[in-house]
Amino acid sequence: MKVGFLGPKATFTELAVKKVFQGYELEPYRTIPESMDALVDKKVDLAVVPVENALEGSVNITLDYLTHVVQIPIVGEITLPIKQHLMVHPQNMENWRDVSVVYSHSHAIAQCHKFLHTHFTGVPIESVTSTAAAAKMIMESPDMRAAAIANELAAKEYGLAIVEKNIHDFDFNHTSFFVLSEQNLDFEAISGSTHYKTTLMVTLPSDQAGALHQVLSAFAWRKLNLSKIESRPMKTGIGNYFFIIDLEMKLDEVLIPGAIAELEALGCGVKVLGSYPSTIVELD
Ligand SMILES: O=C(O)C(=O)C[C@]1(C(=O)O)C=C[C@@H](O)C=C1
Repeated sequence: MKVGFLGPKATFTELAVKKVFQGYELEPYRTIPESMDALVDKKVDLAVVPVENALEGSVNITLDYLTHVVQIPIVGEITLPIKQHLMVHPQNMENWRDVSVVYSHSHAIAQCHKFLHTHFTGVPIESVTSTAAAAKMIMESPDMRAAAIANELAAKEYGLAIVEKNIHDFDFNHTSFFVLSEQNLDFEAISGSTHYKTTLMVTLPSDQAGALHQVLSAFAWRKLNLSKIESRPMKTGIGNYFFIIDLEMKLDEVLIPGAIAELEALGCGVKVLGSYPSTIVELD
């Protein structure tokens, strides 16, 4: 079995993959959409993609690609603690405070806003395809006098020196990753988790007063626990949004199908994006 993920080596996504998929063949891709395309093109059996961070919220490209471009079921979720470190090429270790640019993934940059604002006022902060891509770039160009925000594994992998540890602005920094697959993967057996979530995509009938209230009531009176409701643009016009709703349970035969039938009777469109075990892993 081959797992596609956001590369290069030593991204947070690879850390999440390695925690759960031991002994699988790993295939890094340059971007999140490229990882998902590889799955559609059957170059890999699974793709693991970041979906939500506790400090910065949803990874929009993942949600948008999954709802607008590809049709792949979510078969699992992995949540990983995230520790961001500032690193430089060893030759710039002494004068790291004078770097002329800081590179990282946009989500990692967002998780360290306070730190960057305080210590690198006026210094350009550039976003690249992943934290590990930033680390690799700095290893390849020592004369650039740049720093990267990435994880400890990336510092080791690319021979960089960590000069400030744990620079994320809030202690509780976790990111969740979706496991996507067309195959009937038994993620419960692989992860050992029996905690299930079901993710729905819901579009509302246009111009109907109180439609969202009615949607929520369909879940509320059945005592279905929602852990997330997120709106994303339909990309058809200003003010046109659909909703992504997470339910804290496995797709059953009565309650969730009943709620879906009620929503459809209201004129909503409903698609089940997946019903899957969700696991939390620890760093070594
Ligand atoms: O750049 C990486 O290392 C990634 O795996 C991507 C990503 C993300 O998209 O949120 C994953 C976890 C962290 O929140 C920061 C970056």
